[in-house]
Formats: sequence, C-alpha cells, structure tokens
Amino acid sequence: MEIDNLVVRYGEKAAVDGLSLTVTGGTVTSVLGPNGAGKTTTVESCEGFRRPESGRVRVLGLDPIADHDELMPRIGVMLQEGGAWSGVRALEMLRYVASLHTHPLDIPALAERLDLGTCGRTPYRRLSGGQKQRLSFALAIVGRPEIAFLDEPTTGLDPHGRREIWQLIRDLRDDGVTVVLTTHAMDEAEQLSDQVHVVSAGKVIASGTPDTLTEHGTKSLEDVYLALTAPPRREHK
Ligand SMILES: Nc1ncnc2c1ncn2[C@@H]1O[C@H](COP(=O)(O)OP(=O)(O)OP(=O)(O)O)[C@@H](O)[C@H]1O
Repeated sequence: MEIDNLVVRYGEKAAVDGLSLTVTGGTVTSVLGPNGAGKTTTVESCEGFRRPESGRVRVLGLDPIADHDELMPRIGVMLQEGGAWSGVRALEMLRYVASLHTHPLDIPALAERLDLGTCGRTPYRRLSGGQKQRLSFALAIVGRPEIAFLDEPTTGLDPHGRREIWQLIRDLRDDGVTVVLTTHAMDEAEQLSDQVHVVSAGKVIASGTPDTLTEHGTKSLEDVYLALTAPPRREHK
C-alpha cells in the first residue's frame, strides 16, 4: 500500500496535509498520533471513504475511489464506532457479512474466539461497548481480507479481549494478511507492529520499527512518542 503526499480537507481545514507512507504486504503497521492528527481520515482515504484533494493512494495496486467496487471485497474495515442496525443480532450480522464473501472464516470458531457466543442473540443496541468492539473486529476479518484496516481495535476492551485480538492480529499476519491499525495504546503498537508511523498535524513525523524507534529497547515507545508529539511549551511571564 502506498500513500504519496496525501491531502484531505474538511472545508478549509486540512486534516491530512501532505502525508506519505508505504506499507509492506504481510506486515503489521501501526499509525500513532495525537487526537485529531489525521489518522482516521488517512485510513478512510485508503478505504475509499474520503476523497483526497491531492496526492496518490494505492491499495493492492488499486485506486480506492476509482476502483472501489474491486477493492472492497479484498479489504476488511473496522471503523471507530462502526455501528450496525440497532435491532440486528450479533451473530445474524456476522452471518450476513460472511455471506457476502466467497470464502469466509468459520463463524462458530470466530465467535468463540471473540467470546461472542453468549451475546450472539443480543440485538446490537443492547451489546456492551466491548461486545460491539469484538463484533466489529469479527466483521472486519470474517471475509478473509488481504488487508485489514483496524481503527483503534482494542479501545474499551477488557484485558482478555485485548489479548485475544492481539493474537488474532498475529494470526492474520502469519496467514499473510497485511494489517494497518491505529492505536493510542503504545504497548499494543510495540507488541504487534513491524513498522510504526507517528502522525502529527496531518503529516508523518517519524517512522521505524519499534526496535529502532526505542533505540533497541533503551527507551519506551511511550516516551519516544511523548517527546515527538509534545505540544510547544507555553511562555510563563
Ligand atoms: N467529518 C468531519 N468533518 C469535519 N472535520 C472533521 C471530520 N472528521 C474529522 N475532522 C477533523 O479532521 C481532523 C483529523 O481528524 P481524524 O479523525 O482523522 O483524527 P485522528 O487522528 O483519527 O483522531 P483520534 O485519535 O481522536 O481518533 C480533526 O481536526 C477533526 O476535527
């Protein structure tokens, strides 16, 4: 996947402002950055949900806007607050999305791994925040995508859910799936990523493996991140 000098505006405001990065196939890439830095907008541009003002995006060699219909069946998308019809039951939704794909994952096995069995008959609006999150992750991967875009995949999950999703992400990579995730959890980025990009004000300000960014583990990724994204100091008179 390649993003070259991407600019996306909402009205006057450039949410993404000349962002470039490359993602190698079969790796896990984390995009980190402060709230409002432009991570979600970047990922949505790769999914074809945002039209760039300028720049070039290619996902699996395709243009996410012009080739949207060809691209969509090949990617998995987990949106922040993805949502679903309020009355749909969790397993119904999973079965429906699976039915749109040629070779979906085994639903009972996936539901069990994500602990969706007990809430499988619960309408979406009555699921807890963490259950919605688990369902949303399952929906993103059930179609065996070639690239999975995961926007804050473990936010709000209990520690068991977090670890299960981490393991599922590792399993995806072992199966050759490319994973692009955004996260505010530095331990998650450090544990899972082959490559990390730090975004601030719509641009990539640092990139590297967790090992290079942390200078071979002599610093924590959180300290590196905090130093890179520190707001300018205010002058006190
Ligand atoms: N639909 C929208 N309309 C107008 N402005 C938007 C819209 N979506 C995002 N923005 C603005 O664009 C900027 C980038 O937002 P974006 O959601 O891409 O950031 P983010 O890095 O994903 O943030 P967070 O970590 O809080 O999820 C922010 O200033 C945000 O207010």
